[in-house]
Amino acid sequence: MVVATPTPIRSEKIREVELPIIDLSAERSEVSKLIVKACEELGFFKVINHGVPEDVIARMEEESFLFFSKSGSEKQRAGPANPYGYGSKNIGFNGDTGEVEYLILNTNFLSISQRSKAISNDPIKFSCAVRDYVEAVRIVACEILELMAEGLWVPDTSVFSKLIRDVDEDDSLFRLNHYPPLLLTDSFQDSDTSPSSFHHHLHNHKIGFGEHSDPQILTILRSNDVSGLQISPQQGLWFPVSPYPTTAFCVNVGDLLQAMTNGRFVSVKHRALASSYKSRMSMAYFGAPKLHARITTPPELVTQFRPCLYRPFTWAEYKETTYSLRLSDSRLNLFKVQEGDEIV
Ligand SMILES: C=C1C[C@]23C[C@@]1(O)CC[C@H]2[C@@]12CC[C@H](O)[C@@](C)(C(=O)O1)[C@H]2[C@@H]3C(=O)O
Ligand SMILES: O=C(O)CCC(=O)C(=O)O
Ligand SMILES: [Fe+2]
Repeated sequence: MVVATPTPIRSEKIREVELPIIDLSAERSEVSKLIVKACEELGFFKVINHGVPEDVIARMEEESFLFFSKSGSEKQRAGPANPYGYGSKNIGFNGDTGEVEYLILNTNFLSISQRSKAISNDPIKFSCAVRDYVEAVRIVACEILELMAEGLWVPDTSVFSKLIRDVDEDDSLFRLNHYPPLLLTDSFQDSDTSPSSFHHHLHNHKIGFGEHSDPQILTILRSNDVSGLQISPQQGLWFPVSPYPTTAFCVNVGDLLQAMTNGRFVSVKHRALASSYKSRMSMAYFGAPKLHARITTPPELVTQFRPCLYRPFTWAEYKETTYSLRLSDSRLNLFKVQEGDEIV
């Protein structure tokens, strides 16, 4: 049976909030403090002066636009998203749906170039755009992970970044999302517009990508100038995230980073709404370690007053659990230390 969203929509509160905008070119110790604060409070922040060249972003945005402009049957040539490929309206394997179409790629260059033949009319141009974008964004992700370790006073400052440094070994993902304007979709035309309805409440918006947390270490998201992203630091409370400044990347803590920081950083649930007026496009890099990497908490983050919250596990184990569950499920709870567990 497909169950609807877990929070009754009518009890939701929508409140404006500005995510911290962190200038990565500012003084290092200040930057690391601001990042730690943002990760503890909201799990989300934006970065500017990140060093990713504009043309690298523009080339990737153009490829994304070209892909989503194709006909349905052409897009389907990219293969079903299991887990890499093209998907439309269905998210994952367990009955989640939304007003979104997407393309999920592995970040390994060989895998991208093999797939690009089925994705683009100019496969070399497409695969080079993805390679250059992913490479540049991965460097930013590593830099942010090092700043986080510094801000947390962990002596091995590469403790998090080393997990995603090797592009050929890790299990990182790259995802392109497109939320088409709802007036163009059948589902919007025949939607229930009664005052009490879910659609009325969302004011010409529908769920594009439902409530979830990102299972990996860190996500680096880029979108066009159309709003839609919302974050939920507390159940039932939603903060819309402005798409401005469009030069910024939006960064968020994933479940693995919450575990590795012993719960100091929060992997916050978020969702994206599709609007009736304009297409939202987003591109997300999800930094993940290699499958057999062991996820543990550095000893400096475990104290008598902050005992170890999560048992050690591998990314393969966590990923398997993730894919067996629904989009909105809180999977990290299943990895909490139980009374009597011995941590080695
Ligand atoms: C319903 C699902 C889709 C998802 C895998 C899952 O079983 C639960 C997590 C979902 C998510 C969210 C973040 C990323 O977009 C994603 C690629 C991921 O790693 O976990 C998606 C998965 C997906 O769309 O396949
Ligand atoms: O499109 C967005 O803004 C959010 C996408 C997202 O959360 C995801 O791809 O995991
Ligand atoms: Fe997400």
